Amino acid sequence: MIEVVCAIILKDDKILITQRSEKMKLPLKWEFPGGKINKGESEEEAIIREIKEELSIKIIPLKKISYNIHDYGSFKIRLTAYLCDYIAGEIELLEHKDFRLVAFEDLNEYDIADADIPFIENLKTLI
Ligand SMILES: Nc1nc2c([nH]c(=O)n2[C@H]2C[C@H](O)[C@@H](COP(=O)(O)OP(=O)(O)OP(=O)(O)O)O2)c(=O)[nH]1
Repeated sequence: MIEVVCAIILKDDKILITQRSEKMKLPLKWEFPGGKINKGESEEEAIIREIKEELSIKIIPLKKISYNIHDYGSFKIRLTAYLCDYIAGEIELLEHKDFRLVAFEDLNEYDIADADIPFIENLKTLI
């Protein structure tokens, strides 16, 4: 099972979502940015590092939301989401195809990765 952390980043009351590129697994799916946890890293360290590497911005994890275990068939992930605050920097797309800042009620217009869907229900009570 792959251990993955993702960041639900709030900026100006909007939520940051990123679109996976054609070359990545789950091509063109929208997701909460993040990635695999390295050996010896805490979840918080992994999320701060991944967001800096992928988007060149500084964030701070505020609260662990929950985790979902999802089986995509060819691989299985344990995806843990953190609610995060945007601290500094301009978003640069270093790995993803695109990004959007969307209002909670508009998230359903995007083709979001299956493993992320349960978080969206959870978010209603958090923001
Ligand atoms: N970062 C991120 N990954 C997600 C989310 N939902 C979801 O199913 N995933 C999957 C996609 C990837 O297979 C894996 C995360 O690994 P990653 O973000 O490091 O992806 P990657 O491109 O390095 O993976 P790979 O193709 O190199 O194996 O978890 C999500 O919200 N954020």
